[in-house]
Amino acid sequence: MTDTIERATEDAVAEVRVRDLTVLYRTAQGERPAVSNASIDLRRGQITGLVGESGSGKSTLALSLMNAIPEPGRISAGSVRVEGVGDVTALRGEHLRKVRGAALGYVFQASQNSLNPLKAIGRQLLDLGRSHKVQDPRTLVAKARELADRMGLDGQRVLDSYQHELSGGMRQRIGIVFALVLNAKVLILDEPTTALDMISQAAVLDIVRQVHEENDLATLIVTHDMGVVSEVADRLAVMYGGRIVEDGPVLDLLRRPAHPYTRALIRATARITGDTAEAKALPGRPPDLTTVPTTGCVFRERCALAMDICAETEPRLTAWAEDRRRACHAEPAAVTGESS
Ligand SMILES: Nc1ncnc2c1ncn2[C@@H]1O[C@H](COP(=O)(O)OP(=O)(O)OP(=O)(O)O)[C@@H](O)[C@H]1O
Repeated sequence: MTDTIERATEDAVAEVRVRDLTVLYRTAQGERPAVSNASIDLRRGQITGLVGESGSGKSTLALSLMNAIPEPGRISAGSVRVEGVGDVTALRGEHLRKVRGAALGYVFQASQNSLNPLKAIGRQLLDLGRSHKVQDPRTLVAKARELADRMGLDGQRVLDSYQHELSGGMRQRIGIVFALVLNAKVLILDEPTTALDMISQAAVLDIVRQVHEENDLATLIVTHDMGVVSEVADRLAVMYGGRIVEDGPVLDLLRRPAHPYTRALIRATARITGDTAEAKALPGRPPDLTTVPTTGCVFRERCALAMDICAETEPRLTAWAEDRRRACHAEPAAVTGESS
């Protein structure tokens, strides 16, 4: 599996290499994996959209990239190698804190609530600069102002404001400004536009795309909204039950999804199918940590193509076409509908 990834990334530099990553959370039934054996690259110059229903492990994977899994969760296996930094899962304390922000810019889910209510935004920006030993705070402020302006905010006004003076959508955009302002090469955005209406979502993602291109970043956008991310991402990775079940270039993946879960997700997204009446909700519910199958394929209970082997053996994520991987026992053609 690892070989496949190495070959696929020859022409695009992998800024982040996640290998065989497993993350456990404690439940009443003992420790259970929220992410299981995940391997993925974030390539320089590319936006990767990480999609899947609620509880599929997207945020957990994103948090692992910063070694920020909350206690009593833990990374139990695997590595997250960041170019110029090394394995982030081995970092602790001050070293880890410096890497977060400077090498890895991130906006957490619900980041619109993560600002300090007692300090003006500009002060918080200066605190951020100080904690990362930024030599020239003026340039930092000017850059933040410019980014905020580009996101449709009045940059100066926002820097002078307190959190309670800003709407949820404004705070979300400030979160993105903070993630970008330290010039990190890796940008991780977890549901970056949930507090925004559709038009603002598109505008903010457009700016993210521009800044991403200007700085040749490796960007990960986590979202359950496949429609939104499909318009901005270069690649998609699909998660289900803690597994990456499929990934590949966005257009190819949308055109011929090769995992039954991806196919169902696309069918359920009117924005992609272009037809609200045609959009079919995916029947059943995604598993949680205690209900996810421990043997066989995690998707089999909702899968129209399930076979005997799917209850016995977990399919591995393997290459099946140029730059495409999938974890499914069915023949690719049985899923894509193409003749093999
Ligand atoms: N701190 C925690 N302790 C225990 N279980 C957790 C914790 N955080 C997440 N989980 C569980 O881990 C699984 C994966 O959660 P995660 O938040 O990574 O999924 P997600 O795909 O990001 O979902 P969402 O879109 O709802 O954020 C879920 O079953 C969730 O309930």
